[in-house]
Amino acid sequence: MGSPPLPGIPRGLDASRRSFLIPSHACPQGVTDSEKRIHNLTAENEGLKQSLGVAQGLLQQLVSASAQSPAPVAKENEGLRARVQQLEATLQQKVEELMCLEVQMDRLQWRKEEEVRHLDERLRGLQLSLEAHKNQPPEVQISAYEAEIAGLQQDLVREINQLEARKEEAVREASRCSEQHLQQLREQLAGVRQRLDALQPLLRGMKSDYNSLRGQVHSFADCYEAALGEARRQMCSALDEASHANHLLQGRYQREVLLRKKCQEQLLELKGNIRVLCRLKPLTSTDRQEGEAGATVGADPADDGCVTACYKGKERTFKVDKVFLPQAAQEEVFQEIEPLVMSCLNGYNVCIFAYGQTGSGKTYTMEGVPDNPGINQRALQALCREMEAKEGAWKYTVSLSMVEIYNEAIRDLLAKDPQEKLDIKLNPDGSGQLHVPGLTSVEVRSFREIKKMLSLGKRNRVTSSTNMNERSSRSHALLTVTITSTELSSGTKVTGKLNLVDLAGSERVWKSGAQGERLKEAQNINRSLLALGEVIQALRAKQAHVPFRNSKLTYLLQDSLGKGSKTVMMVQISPLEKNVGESICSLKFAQRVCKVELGPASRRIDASAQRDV
Ligand SMILES: Nc1ncnc2c1ncn2[C@@H]1O[C@H](COP(=O)(O)OP(=O)(O)OP(=O)(O)O)[C@@H](O)[C@H]1O
Repeated sequence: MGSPPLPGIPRGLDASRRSFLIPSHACPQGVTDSEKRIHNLTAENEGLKQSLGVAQGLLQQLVSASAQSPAPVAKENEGLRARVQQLEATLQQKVEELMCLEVQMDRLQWRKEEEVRHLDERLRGLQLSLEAHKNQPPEVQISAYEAEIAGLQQDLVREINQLEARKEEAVREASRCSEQHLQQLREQLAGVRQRLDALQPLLRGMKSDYNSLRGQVHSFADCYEAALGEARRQMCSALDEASHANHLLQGRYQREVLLRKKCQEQLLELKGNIRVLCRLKPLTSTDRQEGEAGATVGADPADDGCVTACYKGKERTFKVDKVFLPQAAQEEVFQEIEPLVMSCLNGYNVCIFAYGQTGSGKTYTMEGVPDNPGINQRALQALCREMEAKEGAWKYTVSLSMVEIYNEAIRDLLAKDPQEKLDIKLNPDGSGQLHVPGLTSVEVRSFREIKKMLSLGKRNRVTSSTNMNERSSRSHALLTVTITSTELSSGTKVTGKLNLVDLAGSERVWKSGAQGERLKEAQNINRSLLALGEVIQALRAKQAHVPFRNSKLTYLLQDSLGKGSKTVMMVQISPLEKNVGESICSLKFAQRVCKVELGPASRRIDASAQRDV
């Protein structure tokens, strides 16, 4: 009872402590000592209950205050709460015991009262008998009464003593129990207090930690905001600088592109206008499945204009303008010829043809595959883009025709009846130009329309198989795009023609094992390719007469192969060892063409338009 008050919670506990000290004079007058003690114990018990209630309340506060505390304190609190619950249970048990004692005492009281009543009755009976014995001599009567009363008094005293002894015993027992219980409660309360005392500084420490952490978080957020702002500012200025630099670079790049185009044009003018490119086909998965060995033909890594082929143990070297390695992409190939293609818009006639044996990749280079188009589509797309870009300053008319030369007969691939054979005639307008009467020439306005026409032409193309390549194309396919460009400011009109030719296989006929109709096809193909070679020879030799009319192919290509035109020949080379003989033939042809100088190309300017200007 002499322990100091719990810091922070003195009032509740003091009140409870005061209630333990209820003085004995607070008991009603005339009660026995035992009753007084019971009364005091009950009061003390009540006081303890109250203090326990207060302690619980405080504990509750502490629990809620330390709700955000870390785990160890929460655990400690949990322990304390369990302890208090345990104390409550013990207290409850003791209260029940006390109640039992009270019931016992009530029962004793009742018995005592019964005894008294019984004695009163007996006294009354005796008084009655005394009345009845009044007639007896008074001395006898008195002594008899006295003896009886003395006996009764003794009985009564004995009985009262017994009851007193029992009561004393019960009270002693109750008091002993209560003392023990009280002692336990005091000890437990002291333990709780100690724990609370120990928890207080911990809680205070945690609070100050929490506050300092909060402060740190606030200051960190400020620092972070400031750093972020600074970083943003730096990034913005770096971006501005980069975009400015980018702008400058773009300008320079545009100038360089123009310069490059101009240089290429000049280079072509200087070199003559025939370029021979060579594309080495990669080994396809089919070739690998068939166990074909490759790499009989290769390129010189130090010189991109040099092809080497090993044949019968001898290595031969061929010179061309450029070699595309097997891994070259379609776009890379197109980029090389793009300036030539674009010169169509300036009134130049351009012819690009793919030459090589069956299966060497001619169709792949010209048409390409659906997800990787070749020169034809890329060229038309680039032209469309350029025309769109120049819209407003120039007006363009684009027409498209597609023919196939099969067995020296020209067929219109865009006609309703593609089987009809057409002929080549001189234009009756006296311009000296050739034309094919009846040939469908479709005016197209968009790349979408062009693509539609290309797929129609492809469908109509005659293909048949040989024993060398199932998909072998046995005809020459010629796609001609005629573009008339009118400069709106001056009215100058120029017409350029782009011929894109996928030649039939160049292999020597005896090797294909053809017979009958196939033999005739192969002979015609060889004849027209031979004629192409002769035309090129004549051009190289600057002969007055160039035999364009020796085949339908050369006749048709006359204006694209002759003087003032730009020509690209893409020689396709198979990598397979079994094809090395054909590869050497193709490379010889390429070398022959490469030596031809066509002289500076010339623009075709519409004379009447010039007159108008
Ligand atoms: N550079 C390449 N990259 C990937 N595959 C190619 C390449 N060149 C050709 N091929 C493939 O090789 C096969 C034969 O090519 P392609 O049909 O183009 O030969 P071709 O010379 O046109 O034959 P033909 O004379 O019969 O028309 C095709 O499956 C084609 O896709």
